[in-house]
Amino acid sequence: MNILDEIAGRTRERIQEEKRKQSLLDLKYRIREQERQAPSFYGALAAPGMSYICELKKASPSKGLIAPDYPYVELAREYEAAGASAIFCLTEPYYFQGADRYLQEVVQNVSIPILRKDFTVDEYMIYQAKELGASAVLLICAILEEAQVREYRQIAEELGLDALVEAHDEREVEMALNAGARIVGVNNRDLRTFEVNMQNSIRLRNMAPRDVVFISESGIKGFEDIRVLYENDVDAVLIGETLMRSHDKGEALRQLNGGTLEQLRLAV
Ligand SMILES: O=C(O)c1ccccc1NCC(=O)[C@H](O)[C@H](O)COP(=O)(O)O
Repeated sequence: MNILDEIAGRTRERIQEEKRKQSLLDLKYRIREQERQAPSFYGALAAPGMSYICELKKASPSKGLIAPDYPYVELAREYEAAGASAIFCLTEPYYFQGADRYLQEVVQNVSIPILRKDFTVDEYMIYQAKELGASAVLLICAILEEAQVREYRQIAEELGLDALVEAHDEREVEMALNAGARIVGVNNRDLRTFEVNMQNSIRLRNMAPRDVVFISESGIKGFEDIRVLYENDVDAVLIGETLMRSHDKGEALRQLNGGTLEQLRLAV
């Protein structure tokens, strides 16, 4: 069994436990009382130029513990001040040491959109994301059927959330587009082997029409990576480890952007 299937299986068990504490019906009822409308994830990334999505990630299966101290609210504020367009916040607890409360607190402390980064395997998780205040959810093609991607995307959109559909190869990009994705993320990391290849998102870029927001994910380390992705019409980049390991997030983002805050549109 590969790591993705293992995480998906563990997530199904976790969600069954959570449903025993609060049923889907109760969750839906609570959401109806919610007044706050989260900022648009799609809107934040659709602006011209390169958008930066910064990840809040304490640990990962491929890298182990990345951030022993994990002041997630402070980090989110630093990302926002440095010009990030959006944030990915890990909530998966067993493999990434994430938590729902991290997302809940971050949402209350920044105004840019936050995606709940978890391994969506049940519609329940989309209602949870809404309750937590997220702007978007992640749908990973490798652990879902095309019909599920379509159904979960529709549920998310009915709740006013965006769905980022993540793919790794031609078949999965096709699946994402068939399922009606408006936001496609291509992971440069093969989640079965952890091998990273930046050419992966460049190679698949032209499969998606221009009105689909196209994100390159994983393994982005410096300006040269960003420049090549930008020249190949990538709309946004997702950066995790490089930023999590840097001491000055503003300076790290400036360096990624080529030493300036203007070129490539990293907003101040
Ligand atoms: O990175 C892993 O170990 C991993 C394992 C299983 C599922 C997902 C995994 N990572 C998620 C990601 O792809 C990255 O967190 C994200 O794209 C950012 O990557 P990076 O900038 O390289 O930290």
